[in-house]
Amino acid sequence: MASSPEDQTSAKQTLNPSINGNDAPCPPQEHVGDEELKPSVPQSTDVIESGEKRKRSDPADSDNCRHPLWKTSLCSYFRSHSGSCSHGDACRYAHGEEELRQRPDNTWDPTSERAKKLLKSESGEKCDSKEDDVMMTEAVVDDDCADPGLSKCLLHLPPKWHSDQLRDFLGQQAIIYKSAKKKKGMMIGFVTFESAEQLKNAMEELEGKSIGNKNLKVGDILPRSFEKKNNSALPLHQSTQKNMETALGGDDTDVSMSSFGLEDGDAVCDSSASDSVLKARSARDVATPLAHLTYTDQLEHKKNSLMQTLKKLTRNARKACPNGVSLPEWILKSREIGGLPCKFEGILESPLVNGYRNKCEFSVGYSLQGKPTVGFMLGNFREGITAVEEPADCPNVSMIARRYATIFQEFLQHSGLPLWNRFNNTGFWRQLTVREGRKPGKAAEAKISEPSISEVLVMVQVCSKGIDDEILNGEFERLAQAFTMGATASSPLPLTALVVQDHKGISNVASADAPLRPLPIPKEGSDSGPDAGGQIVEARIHDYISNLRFCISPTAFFQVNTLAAEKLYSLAGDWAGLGPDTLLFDVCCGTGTIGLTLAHRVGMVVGIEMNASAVSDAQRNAELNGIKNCRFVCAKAEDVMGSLLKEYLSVPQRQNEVPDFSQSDDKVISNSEDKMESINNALNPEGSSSHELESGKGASGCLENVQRESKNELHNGCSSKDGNISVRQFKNFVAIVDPPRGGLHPIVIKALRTHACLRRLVYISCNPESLVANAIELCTPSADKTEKGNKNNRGWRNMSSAGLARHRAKSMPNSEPFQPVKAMAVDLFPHTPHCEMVMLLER
Ligand SMILES: C[S@@+](CC[C@H](N)C(=O)[O-])C[C@H]1O[C@@H](n2cnc3c(N)ncnc32)[C@H](O)[C@@H]1O
Repeated sequence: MASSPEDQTSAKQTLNPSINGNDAPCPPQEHVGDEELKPSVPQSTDVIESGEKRKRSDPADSDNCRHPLWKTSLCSYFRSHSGSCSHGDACRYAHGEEELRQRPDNTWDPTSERAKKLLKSESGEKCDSKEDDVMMTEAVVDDDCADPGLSKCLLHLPPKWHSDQLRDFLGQQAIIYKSAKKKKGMMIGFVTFESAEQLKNAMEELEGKSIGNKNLKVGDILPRSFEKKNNSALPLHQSTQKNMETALGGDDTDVSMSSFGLEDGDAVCDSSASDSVLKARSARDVATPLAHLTYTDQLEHKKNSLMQTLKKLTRNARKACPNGVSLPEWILKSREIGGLPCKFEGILESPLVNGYRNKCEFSVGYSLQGKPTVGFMLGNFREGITAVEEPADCPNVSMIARRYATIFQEFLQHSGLPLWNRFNNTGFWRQLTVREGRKPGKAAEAKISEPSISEVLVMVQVCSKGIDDEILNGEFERLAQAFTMGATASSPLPLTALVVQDHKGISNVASADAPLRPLPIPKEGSDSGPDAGGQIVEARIHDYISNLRFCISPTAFFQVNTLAAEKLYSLAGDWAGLGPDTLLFDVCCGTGTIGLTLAHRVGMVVGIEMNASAVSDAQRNAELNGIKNCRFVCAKAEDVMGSLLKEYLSVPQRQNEVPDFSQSDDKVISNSEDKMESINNALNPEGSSSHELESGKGASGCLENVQRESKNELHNGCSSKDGNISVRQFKNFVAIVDPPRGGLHPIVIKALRTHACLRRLVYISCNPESLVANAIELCTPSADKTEKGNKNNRGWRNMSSAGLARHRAKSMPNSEPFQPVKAMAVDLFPHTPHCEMVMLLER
C-alpha cells in the first residue's frame, strides 16, 4: 500500500506508516503515514560534531533501546566487518545472537540462529546444513532452457559485488557453470549449470567457503516448479518473462518496503528445508505487524514508543544548549514529567480500525508458488526477497481494495504482457493503486468503511517501453473490460475512474510527472472493442473532511485514513490559536486539506506545496467549497518560505497600508498589478503555462489562488487601497507544517525560526523522529556567536538525525527559540507501528 505515513515513500526510511511510501505516513515510508529504524550502516553516535570521533556512545541515542524494534535485527555492518561496528553499544541493531531481541510480532530475525533453530524444531528436521538453505524467491536466469534443477542461488555474497565479481570468484575457484548473475546491493547471486555433474562439483567446492566473515551457502530457487508461461504472444524484448521470476519486490528505492514498516535489514527468507520461515512472514505480518495485538494494546505500544522518541528532544536540546546560555525553562521542568519536553496528551483513536485505508498500492509480482499475484511484498529485495502475497489477511485494507486486487490478479493470469521484474528492470505490469472516496454525511461515520464509499479510482502502473501501440491499446481495452466486469459482478463496486500511469524508471516510485492515461470505462454489458462505448472520465475522486468536499488527483497526497485525518486537522486547528486576524501558513499543504478546513477560522491561508497537481486540486477545492481567503503557492517550501514570510510578516503595522512586495526575495508578487495578474492566472489556471506549474522555482511561477470576494477586495474585509487589492493587517501569524517523512528542509526551519513575528507553530508529522530532529533546531537556544557550518565536513553522513540537528542548531542565527508546549498523537494507522504526532511550539 502506499504512504502516508504513506505516500512519502520518500527517501528511504524504513518503517512507513503507510503501506506505500507515498502517503505515509510519510512512509514510510513513505507518509503511508509511517516510521523507522535506520539502515545498519554507520549511523550516529560515534562520529559527531565536526566529524570528530567521540570516545563514548551518545546518551542521546540511548533511548533507541526502547524503540520497539531496538536490536530485533542483526547488524549487517557488524557481520560484514568482522564483528566491528562504529556505533558500538549504541547501534540499533544486534551485535550477535546474544543481543538479539524478539520482534513485536513475536518473530526473530529470520537470518538469526534462533529463527533457524525454531524452524528446525517446528519442522522436526535434524540439524543438518539443509536448514541453512535460505533461498531467494526469485530466480533470474536469462536462459530459456535453464533447468530449474540446475539453477542455484549463492547466499551471503558481499553486497557490493556485481555479476563480474561473482564470475571472477567462480573462475578463481575453478567452478564450471553456464551463467552467473548478481546485482549490486544484494547478498544473493544466481548461477546455472549445464549438467548435474557441474552442479555437484560446484556445490562441493562452494558450500561453506568463507568470503570475508561469511560462509557461503548454496540455496535452491523458489519456486522450484514454476510453470513457465507461453511467451509466444510477447514482443521480442519482453522475452525476459521467460525468466523464472517469482517475485517482484522492492529495489533499493522500494516504497512498499517502507510502507510495510520493514527496516532495511529485514529479510524474509525462504528455506528449502521447511516452509516454517514462510509461515513466520506473511503479508499480514509485514504490512500490519501489530495486528496480533488488541487495539488497546496497540495504542499502549505506540504511546510508549512515542514518549521515548519525545524524550530525545529534551536530551538533545539540553546537550546542544550553548555554553554560557541558560537552559530554557521547558528543559528544566522536564525532570518533573519524566524527561518529556512537554506534556504528552496521549493518542486519539482511529474512528475506523479495520479497512480504514482509502488508498492501497499493491505490488505486482509472483507468489511463493510462482503465481502472478497482486498484493504486498514479503520482504527486502536486497536480501533476495521479492515474493508477493495477496492482501486478504491485512486488516487495514478495505474489502473494495481487496476485490480490485483480485480482479487485477485474475486479469494478469491471462495477460500476454509480463510482470515487472526488478532484478532485470524489465516487464510491463508494475503496480495497482486503489483510491476510495466517501459519501458525505453520517454514512461516512459507519464503523465499516464499505457502505460509505461512493467513488473509486483505479490506477494501474505499467512500463510501456518498447511496446507497440497496437498491443498496448488492445491490452488496455481488455484491462478496462476486466475491471468493469469485475466491478459489476455480484455485489457491485463503485468504479469512477480508471487510469494508467506509465513509469519507465527503475525505481518503485514514479515521478509526479509520469504520464497518466485515463481509460474509458466500457458501458455495462458491452463487449470490448472500439464500439464498446464508454466514457473517459476525469481521473479524480472526491472525499469529505469536516463537511468540505475534496477533489483528489491520482497522484496527489491525501491522508489515507480520512476520518482520523479529520480528527488530526481539528486538533491542529484547536492548538493553533486561530482567529479572524490570523494569517495561517499551511506548509506542505497537499490538496489544501488543513488550510481549507481551517479557513473559516482565520483571516487568510497561504498554502505551500511542491506537487503541481495537488496545488491545482487545492485551488479547485477552494472553489468547490466557496472558500475565498486562501492562496496556494506551487513551489518547494525551501524555495519560497523565506520570501513569503518576509512578504507577509513585514507588512507595515499601520492599518491599511499596502506592503512593498518588491522587497520580496523571490518577487513573489512584485506589485499590485502583478498581484492582480497572478490572481487572474490563479482563477484561470489553464492560462498559466505548464512550465510555470512544473518549474517550482520560486513563487514567481506559482499557481496562486488568492480569490476575490468582489472585484477589488479580498475576503474578510481586506481593504482596497489603490483600486486593485490590498493586504489586510494580520496580528497573529501561525504556521501549521505537515512535511513528508524526512521533515522540513533546513532552510524552511531557519526561516520559521528567524521570523520573530511567527509566534506559534503546529508541527504535524508522520515520523516522530524527524519531528524531534526539526524541533531540536527550532527550540535550542542560540549562541551569542553563531558557528559557521563547515561545508567540507563529511561527518554529517554518519550522524543520527538528532545529532545532525544539534550540529545545525549551532549555526542557527541568533533568534528566539520556540518552546514545546504540548504534544498529542492521532492514530491514522491502526495495526501498524505508525502514528501521526502533533506538537505545539510557541515563543
Ligand atoms: C504529509 S503530506 C501532507 C499534505 C497535507 N498537509 C495533507 O494533510 O493532506 C506532505 C506534502 O508535502 C509535499 N512536499 C514534499 N516536499 C515538499 C517541499 N519540499 N516543499 C513543499 N511541499 C513538499 C508533498 O507533496 C505532500 O503533499
